[in-house]
Amino acid sequence: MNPVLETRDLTIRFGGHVAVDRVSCAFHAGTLTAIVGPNGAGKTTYFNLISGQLKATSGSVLLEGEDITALPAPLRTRRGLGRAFQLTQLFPNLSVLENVRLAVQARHGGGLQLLSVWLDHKHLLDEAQAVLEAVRLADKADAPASALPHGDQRKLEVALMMALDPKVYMFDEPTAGMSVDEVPVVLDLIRALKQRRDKTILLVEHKMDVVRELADRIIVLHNGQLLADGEPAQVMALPVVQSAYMGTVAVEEGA
Ligand SMILES: Nc1ncnc2c1ncn2[C@@H]1O[C@H](COP(=O)(O)OP(=O)(O)OP(=O)(O)O)[C@@H](O)[C@H]1O
Repeated sequence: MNPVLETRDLTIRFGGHVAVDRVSCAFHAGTLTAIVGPNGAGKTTYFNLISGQLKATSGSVLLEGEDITALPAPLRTRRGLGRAFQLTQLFPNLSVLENVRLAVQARHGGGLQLLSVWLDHKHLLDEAQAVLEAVRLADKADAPASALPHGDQRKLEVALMMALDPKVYMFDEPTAGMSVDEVPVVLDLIRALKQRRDKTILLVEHKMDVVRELADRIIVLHNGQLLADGEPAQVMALPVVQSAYMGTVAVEEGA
């Protein structure tokens, strides 16, 4: 089976610091890959390179076999690369429902314009409402997006990604900052996405219990390099991974 997403020797340098260093990795549909590693390992930077928020120094990103390295982030989104929106990308004064409705509209090819012939289309609103129910935000549908507390903002990010229904879902610590009762909602959604078997899911996550439960595969980044890649039990058992992940023992060069 051809990979949905692939990075080849993907590299970014900030001045003298190589934050992502020749990372080659292929991701397949129906698989949830957790990306782990100590703080500063390059996980978020790797995500930013895949989604187009950062421009690679060298190497490439391929989506369904096509080189998308030169494409800006919005065009990557349009091709099916889903990265959680940041709130700065939303319409903060619009309601939660309207924001999700715009994402649904974008998926249907309407673009992200506010004024559109689709504006009153009931089925877009119904779809948006269904997504909000899935993330348990239906009761906040009419609130301005900017007025949501932190946990709800994170849920809205997930809602927007679901509304776009991309081929590749990229979750960067999706439950960070959530209260204990909010976390299961998001984990249930990721579990449901996994069960669909047609999505390629990438998850950056520090909580190892979450990784163990959800991941089909773990890749470990350390100092920007791919340190390990494989089945969760095997990867987690590697001494070099334990030391790197716990950050307690220096990893030897070339380990
Ligand atoms: N825009 C930037 N300019 C300079 N250095 C950067 C930039 N973005 C990231 N870095 C550096 O790249 C390295 C990797 O950072 P990154 O945030 O990707 O790590 P991470 O694995 O996601 O860490 P964490 O688990 O703490 O979120 C760090 O040393 C960071 O300081």
